[in-house]
Amino acid sequence: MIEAEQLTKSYGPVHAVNGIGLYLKKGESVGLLGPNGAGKSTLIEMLSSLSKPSKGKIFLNGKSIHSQLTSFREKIGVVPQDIALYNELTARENLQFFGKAYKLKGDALTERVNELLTLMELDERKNHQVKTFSGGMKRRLNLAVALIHQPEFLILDEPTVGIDPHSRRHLLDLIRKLQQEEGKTILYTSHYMEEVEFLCDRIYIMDRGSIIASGTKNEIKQILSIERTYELTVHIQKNSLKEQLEALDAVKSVVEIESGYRVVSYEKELFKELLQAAQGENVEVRAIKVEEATLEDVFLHLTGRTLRD
Ligand SMILES: Nc1ncnc2c1ncn2[C@@H]1O[C@H](COP(=O)(O)OP(=O)(O)OP(=O)(O)O)[C@@H](O)[C@H]1O
Repeated sequence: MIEAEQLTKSYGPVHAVNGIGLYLKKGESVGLLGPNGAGKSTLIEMLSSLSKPSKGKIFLNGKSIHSQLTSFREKIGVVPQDIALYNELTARENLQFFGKAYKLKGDALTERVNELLTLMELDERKNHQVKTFSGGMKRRLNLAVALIHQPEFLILDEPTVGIDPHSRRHLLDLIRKLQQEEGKTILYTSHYMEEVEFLCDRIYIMDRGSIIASGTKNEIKQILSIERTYELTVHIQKNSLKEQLEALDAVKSVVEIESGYRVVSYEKELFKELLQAAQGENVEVRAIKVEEATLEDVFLHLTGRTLRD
């Protein structure tokens, strides 16, 4: 288990990370979500021991990581935001190079390199120079490099930046496999809500150097559970119906949409009232859709800004 207490990193007067506490339990997949400049990379640099906190402590199984740096570094693999590969070398040569840096050699090195090339589905291109690779292939090789020494913890800093949706999905599937089939503990940083929703059991939301919310996906969505959005599709739109809907006690707002209304309510069960209001106006209801809150909604609710501001 990795735990951080009161982590702070200051650059002069700027607190890039400001008093953060978090933990990572063995085998779980945790998301760190925040907009550009929130402090995610700074936090990750400290958690992966690449930079020292200005204040605060990081523990591995109850002991400060700075008192056991070598063994800590053997247990973590970091996928940096920028691709760190040698373009002139082939995929296999890159993995061999990084493997040697971890003192792997001989058959053990060859075996590990082959295993990773297969796992990352790079077998067919293993003897090609990295400079000929697509963005998605480079990202997969970057991930393989972080795994060369069989780390227990895998820390990923926005690993899907700059790749197309298909390659992104492929990479996300591979990361999920690493957690579910190989039992890796994962800290996944992103400003893409859908990636974190797909991969992570637990989430920290970060903004301006601080954690502004944390919990399981459901716990975080509970922040908005008092609000529900209903989409009402009707055969005809009438101003009088809109007024009726607005007049309902639990209704916060009604907006006209293409073939109906979007109704935001404090009530969890508004179906009956919506149908009655429509019936009263002789309007046929074709469909009612209830929208669940997304993590994007949660962020907007907490900060008043969208994630990609
Ligand atoms: N070496 C540095 N010197 C001065 N300020 C820095 C330094 N590194 C980061 N910062 C500042 O700290 C804040 C957090 O930056 P950081 O890169 O950690 O954010 P981020 O959440 O990772 O953003 P992104 O999603 O764009 O990578 C920013 O305001 C940034 O300008």
